[in-house]
Amino acid sequence: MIEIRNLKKSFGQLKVLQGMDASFEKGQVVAIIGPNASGKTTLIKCILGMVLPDAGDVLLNNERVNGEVAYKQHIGYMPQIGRYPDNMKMGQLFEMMKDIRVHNRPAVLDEELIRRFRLSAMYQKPMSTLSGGTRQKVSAALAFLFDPPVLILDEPTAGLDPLSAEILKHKIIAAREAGKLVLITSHIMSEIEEMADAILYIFEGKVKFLKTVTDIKSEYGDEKLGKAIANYILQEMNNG
Ligand SMILES: Nc1ncnc2c1ncn2[C@@H]1O[C@H](COP(=O)(O)OP(=O)(O)OP(=O)(O)O)[C@@H](O)[C@H]1O
Repeated sequence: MIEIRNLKKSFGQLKVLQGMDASFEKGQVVAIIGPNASGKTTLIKCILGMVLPDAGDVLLNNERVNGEVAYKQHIGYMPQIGRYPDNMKMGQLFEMMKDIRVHNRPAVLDEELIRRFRLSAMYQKPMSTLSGGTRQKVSAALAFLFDPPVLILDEPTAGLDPLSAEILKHKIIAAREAGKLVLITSHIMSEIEEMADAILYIFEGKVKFLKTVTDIKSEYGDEKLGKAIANYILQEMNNG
């Protein structure tokens, strides 16, 4: 469904993506993991066309989408930190997003997260006055709003209270069941274990592996995903 081929991106002297290849099929939750500053968000932004790669291709359903605009309507994106116009009220933001989309193409709306997070009770609040967690809820609700076949969620549960995190995890699993492709980044192994079918591990600008959770556990000898990945990293350090 989504494929990246030989993706490269530098910021000045800093080589962040150094030739990455991977492909992701629908009906999967894939967790992108790696150390801080290893390039997870940069990879996501290249897939979204928000960062232009220096080399390589991004393909959606076998078609190159580098730099195009139209394919973005197939992807719901939840950024790590959502930035919204300060003076706009939350209700206005949702209405504006719906207007833009419906104007372009009739859309199926999925307002489940607006309901479950009880966001409409806060529609009169200016975006600048919202708490960090509430902002996250708005970002999540917007990502799912147009029922896209692909969701890209950058640390989706960071800053959410436990109940809200459960609601979002449930939504992510339901999206997978509905045949969508979900790419998430997270540093919380227990959470990845609950949701992910496969792990893309990136390190120093390269894809170290893209494997199913089941294979990782059996290959790296632990029932717990976090320990299995730690075993892999230690093994690599000893080999290197
Ligand atoms: N626009 C930019 N200009 C310059 N450097 C950038 C830019 N965007 C990212 N970087 C750098 O690229 C590297 C990778 O950043 P990125 O945000 O992709 O990491 P990450 O793996 O998502 O990190 P984290 O786990 O901390 O969220 C970092 O060193 C970052 O400072």
